[in-house]
Amino acid sequence: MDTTDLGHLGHLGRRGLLAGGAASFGVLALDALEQEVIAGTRRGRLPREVDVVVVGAGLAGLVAARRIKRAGHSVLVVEARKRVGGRVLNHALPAGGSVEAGGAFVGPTQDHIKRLARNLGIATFDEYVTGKNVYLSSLLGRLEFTGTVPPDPTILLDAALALQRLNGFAREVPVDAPWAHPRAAEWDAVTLGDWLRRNTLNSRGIENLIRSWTHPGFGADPDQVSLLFVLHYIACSGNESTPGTFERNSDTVGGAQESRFAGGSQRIPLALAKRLGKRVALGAPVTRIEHLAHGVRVHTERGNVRARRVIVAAPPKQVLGIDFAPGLPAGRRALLEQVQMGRLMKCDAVYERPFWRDRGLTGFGIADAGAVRVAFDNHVTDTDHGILLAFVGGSAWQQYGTRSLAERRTAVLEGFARMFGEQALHPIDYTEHDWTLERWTGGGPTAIYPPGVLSVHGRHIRTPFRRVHWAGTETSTYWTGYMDGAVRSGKRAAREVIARLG
Ligand SMILES: Cc1cc2nc3c(=O)[nH]c(=O)nc-3n(C[C@H](O)[C@H](O)[C@H](O)COP(=O)(O)OP(=O)(O)OC[C@H]3O[C@@H](n4cnc5c(N)ncnc54)[C@H](O)[C@@H]3O)c2cc1C
Repeated sequence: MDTTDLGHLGHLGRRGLLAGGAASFGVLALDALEQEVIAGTRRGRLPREVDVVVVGAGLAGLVAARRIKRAGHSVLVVEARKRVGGRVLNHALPAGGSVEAGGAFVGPTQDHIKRLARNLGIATFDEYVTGKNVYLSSLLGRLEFTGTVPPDPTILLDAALALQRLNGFAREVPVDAPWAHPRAAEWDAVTLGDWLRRNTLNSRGIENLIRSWTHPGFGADPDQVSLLFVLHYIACSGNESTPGTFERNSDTVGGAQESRFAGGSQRIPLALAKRLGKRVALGAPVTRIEHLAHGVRVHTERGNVRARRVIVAAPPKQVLGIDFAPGLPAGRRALLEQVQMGRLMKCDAVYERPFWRDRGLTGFGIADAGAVRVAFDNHVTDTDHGILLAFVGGSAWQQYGTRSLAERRTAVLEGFARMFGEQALHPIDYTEHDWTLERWTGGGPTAIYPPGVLSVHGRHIRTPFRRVHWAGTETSTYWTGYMDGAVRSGKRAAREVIARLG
């Protein structure tokens, strides 16, 4: 287990849980599976030569490797961490069961991740949606509501019109080439925040509301993301037969938060890695990728491997840490330098029971202030305990992510209490995971584009560089930023490589 991955698990790491005797079956099952997978990976020297090296054992890299193996080629996945899964990570709870510290929710049109899970024998279960949602407004106080948009008369009309227009623009944006849209430069010159201020009456109210979408979705505020990037993101929230919409991206029922994987999403990369066995090498950060006369040499901290082709499936900013010889083309380098990673942490409070359900509440809430701008019922299938999840992202992360754990825990529990009642102040466990502290991810949930990057440099996102191909959710044309996008990108990169290997 890589101890660098355990620093953010609230008051106890996984080892601590086991050593402290608090191990429930859930903890042991998860830990045992992960240990089994790690034990099955490559030990000792790396092979001298393979057909393809894949950099990164997240979903994208593992899916690509599986395809290459199935096509009859030799493959080695080299992963910096001492675990697999990247941004997909389970966190075992002392009270039993495990929650996802990273990618978790799936929904309609995310066909690739769902099919993969089904083939691996991993079921989905639905998010709890019975009852009413809660809206906390600095102006109106606490409101209970059903549906997506809270019944706030100061923003309702604005919100409806703005979403209609954003959906309309997004429908025109080509998912594989947003930079090619005739208005790409215009839309990329402004942020989502700029656009909202120019196009709504109560822009402050709308901006506050839309933060409950941009914080979990981008780990950012409306002023940090280009309008073109947001339109592309909405366009990508669909599939080849179903155009993307804001609602499919943001909703629970019928949207990207509709369901989760039984036992936690990390079971998917673990199952993939188990099948790849010694074709995965952990603790092997790639430091240099060198083109040779007839191939590529990949330098890792565990030794060097020659390959005919390489797939780099690391998050965009992490690619900058690899020394390419010859150097990356200027356009690609500019792209990687100018995108940013979002800032996001997930905070979970565990309760004896999901007490909010007794009051007819779903556990979903949004607020225009405080640490909890958006909350979900985060129940799991292997325990009856109630779990509330807060996404603390963007400016909320800046305000609360930098405080002490104790201060943040108090702020998060108070946020839950304002939404769901005083009982929220007394959890039996509290855990959190800050992705900005992750050495090999650098933030989350995805890379974000400030103005002026996507229209100018976006075209380099998937273009192979000699014998190097690119995967990772950020390179996907549908559900970019999501687990589905990661799976899609792994398949696409594998196709590119297999076609060239002959
Ligand atoms: C807090 C959070 C919440 C999220 N929620 C959702 C959600 O509900 N639904 C959803 O679909 N998605 C969600 N996501 C996004 C989803 O997790 C990602 O889109 C997806 O997991 C990305 O997979 P990937 O393989 O492209 O990249 P990663 O998972 O980042 O994998 C890249 C791998 O490359 C490795 N690496 C990096 N540099 C090097 C190097 N130099 N050498 C070797 N290896 C290297 C990394 O260690 C990592 O294992 C969330 C993400 C976060 C962080």
